[in-house]
Amino acid sequence: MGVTAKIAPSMLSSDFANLASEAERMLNCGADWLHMDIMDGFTTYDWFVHNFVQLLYSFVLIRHFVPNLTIGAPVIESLRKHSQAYLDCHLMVTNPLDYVEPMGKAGASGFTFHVEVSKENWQELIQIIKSKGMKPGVALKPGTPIEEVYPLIEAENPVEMVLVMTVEPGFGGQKFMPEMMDKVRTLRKKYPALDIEVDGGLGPSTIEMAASAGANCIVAGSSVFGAPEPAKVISLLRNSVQQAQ
Ligand SMILES: O=C(CO)[C@H](O)[C@H](O)COP(=O)(O)O
Ligand SMILES: [Fe+2]
Repeated sequence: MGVTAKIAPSMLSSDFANLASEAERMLNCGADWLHMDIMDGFTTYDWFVHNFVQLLYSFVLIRHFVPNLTIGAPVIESLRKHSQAYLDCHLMVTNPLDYVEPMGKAGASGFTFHVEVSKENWQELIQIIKSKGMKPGVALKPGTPIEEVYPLIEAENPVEMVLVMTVEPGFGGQKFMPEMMDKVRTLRKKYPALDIEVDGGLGPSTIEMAASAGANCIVAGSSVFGAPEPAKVISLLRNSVQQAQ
């Protein structure tokens, strides 16, 4: 297949009060990347506004992307002072363009934006992400058809990773959606050398499905942080990906 396994513990499940030591612990357990979930806080009010406006005008007015608030560039900057690790940043925000410059300055390594909120400006986004020294990726929610990311992979200036969400974005600890594996299979068949990341509900009981479908970048939060021996889970995830290849 020509792609390498990357195991990325999701720091959303870490003890945020001890982020630097949690990061170091994960790297010592064999993590390749650290997955950082950036969210912008979708309230019930926003949900009503969003759906009401969609219904009336059949265009999208999204004020916030997910119903949760996590971290932003200042926390990435703080962590960067303690770690040289690859920080795989997953931007669950409505206006990713506003975040590129601060995230680049803060020391993010990968910048993955959502296709659902970047239909108009993905070309500009990819170009600016690269100019700030980050690796551009695109993510898609469970309800978004896989065809929507093809133009971004086939562009002259393409994304370098596709993140297939296997839960609804917003929270760790949700149940893996096996039906998303069709998207992974389709992508892998079409793009043998592409980095394909899966995110949400990955762990020892679900990794075989993701690995055999062709995913090579594995985000795992609760299954790694909740394990008595995280190193064993990380190694199991990696072995599954390598064996599937
Ligand atoms: O993007 C995310 C949530 O929106 C997280 O990365 C994801 O949920 C990881 O946590 P877990 O492995 O516990 O499902
Ligand atoms: Fe994520």
